[in-house]
Amino acid sequence: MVVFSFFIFDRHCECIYLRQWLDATAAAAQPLSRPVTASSAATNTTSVAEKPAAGNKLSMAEQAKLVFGVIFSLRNMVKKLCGPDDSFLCYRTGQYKLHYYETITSLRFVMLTDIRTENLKSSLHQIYVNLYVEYVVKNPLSPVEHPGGEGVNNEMFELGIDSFVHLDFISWTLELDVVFTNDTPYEITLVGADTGLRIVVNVGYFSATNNKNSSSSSPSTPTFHHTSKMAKRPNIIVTGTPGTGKSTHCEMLAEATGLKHLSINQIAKDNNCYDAFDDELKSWTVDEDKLLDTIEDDVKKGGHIIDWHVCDVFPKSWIDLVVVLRTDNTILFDRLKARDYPDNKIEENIDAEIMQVILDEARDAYDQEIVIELRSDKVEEVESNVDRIAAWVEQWQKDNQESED
Ligand SMILES: Nc1ncnc2c1ncn2[C@@H]1O[C@H](COP(=O)(O)OP(=O)(O)OP(=O)(O)O)[C@@H](O)[C@H]1O
Repeated sequence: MVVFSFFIFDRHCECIYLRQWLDATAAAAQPLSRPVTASSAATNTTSVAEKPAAGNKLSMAEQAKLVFGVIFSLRNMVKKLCGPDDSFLCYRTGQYKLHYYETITSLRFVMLTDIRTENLKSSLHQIYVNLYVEYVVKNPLSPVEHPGGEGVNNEMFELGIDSFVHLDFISWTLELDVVFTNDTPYEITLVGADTGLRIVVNVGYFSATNNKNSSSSSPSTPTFHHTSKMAKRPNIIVTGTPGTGKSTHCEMLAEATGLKHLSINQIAKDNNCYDAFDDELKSWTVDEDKLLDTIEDDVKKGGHIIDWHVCDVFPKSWIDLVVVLRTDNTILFDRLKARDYPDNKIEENIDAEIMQVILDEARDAYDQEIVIELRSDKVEEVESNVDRIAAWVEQWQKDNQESED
C-alpha cells in the first residue's frame, strides 16, 4: 500500500489535519522531505500547506477544499440514492483511490492511496479509535474544537499516523523461503494484533508424499494444508429498553472489535422464530426455544455481540459481559415518538425504563460483576461506551489467551 495523503475534516466542514507523503498526480512521485501538515499551515505564514504540492498545480489547502467538496457530494448522493443507512466508502481514478470514513459525530477521515489498496474503512476507523480518540480527544491539553487544526497535530498522533503509513500494518505478506527436507509438516501461527484472530497454517511438507504415486520426474511443489482456528473470544449482550441505542452501539462495537453483531430481532424474523402477533403492541412475540436453537452453535463458539431488549433467556455459560444501556425518559420518549410507535407501546417502554426492568432482569440472571450499566443519552456517550467495551474485550482476550497458554 502506498499512502499519498491524509485529511481529517471536522463537523463544521473545516480541514483540521492534512498531510501529504506523495503527490498522487505526479507519475514519478518523490517522497517529500517533510510531510505537509495543517499545523504548519497554522503556525507559518508562508505555509508549505499553501504552496502548490510538487508536480501539482493545487496547494494542499486547495486540495483539501476540493476533496471535501467531492466527498460531501458523493456522500449525499449515496444517501439520496440508497437511503440513510448506506454509506460512501471509496472511489478510484486511474491514479489514486480515495477512502472515506465518517464517525457518528461527523468527523470525516479521508486517505488517498495507490489504486491497488483494499478498502480502508476499518483502518480509518482504527486510526480514529486508536489514534484520534487516544491522542486528541483524551488529551487534556487539546481543545474540544480544533479551529485551524489546533490540538490535532500533537506528537503522539503524528507518530501514530507515521507508523501507519510507513509500517503499513494493515496489509502484509509473509514470504517463506524454506527448504523442506522431509515429510514433517511445518506449521506457523499468525495472530492478528488487533483482532486476536489466530490462524494456524500448516504450510505443508515437501512433495515426497504428494508424488508417491507419480511417475513425473519434474520438481515437486509443496502442498499447503490450511487449517484455522479462532482464539477464544467473548460473548457480550447489549441490552436495554427499545430505543436506548443497542443497534447503534452494537454496529460500532462490531467494527471496533471484530466481534459479530447478532441482531436478535433480525434473526427471529429471518428464521421465523415467532409465537404469535400481539395486536395491542403491534409486535410479534418470539419463540425463545426456537431462537436459542437457531443461534446456539454459533454463539457457543464465542465472539458475538447479542443485541436484544430481552437478556435473561441466554444461558449464563454463554455470556461473558452484559451491557445494559439506560436513557433519560424524555429523550427516550422523543426517540420512540420519532418511530411512530403507538402511544401504549411508548408508554410501556417508558415505564419499563423508569422501573429499570431490564437492568434488574440482567442482575437477576447473571453474576453481578459481569453486568454493567451505561448511559446512552448523547452521541458522545456512544463513542466512549464503545471504547470502554472494546478495551474490556482486549483485556478479556489477553487474560484468556494467557490462561490457555
Ligand atoms: N447515545 C445516543 N445519543 C443520541 N442518539 C442515539 C443514542 N443512541 C441511539 N440514538 C438514536 O436513537 C435511535 C434508536 O437507536 P437504536 O435503533 O440503536 O436503538 P435500539 O435500542 O437498538 O432500538 P430497538 O431495540 O428498537 O432496536 C436512533 O435514531 C439512534 O441514532
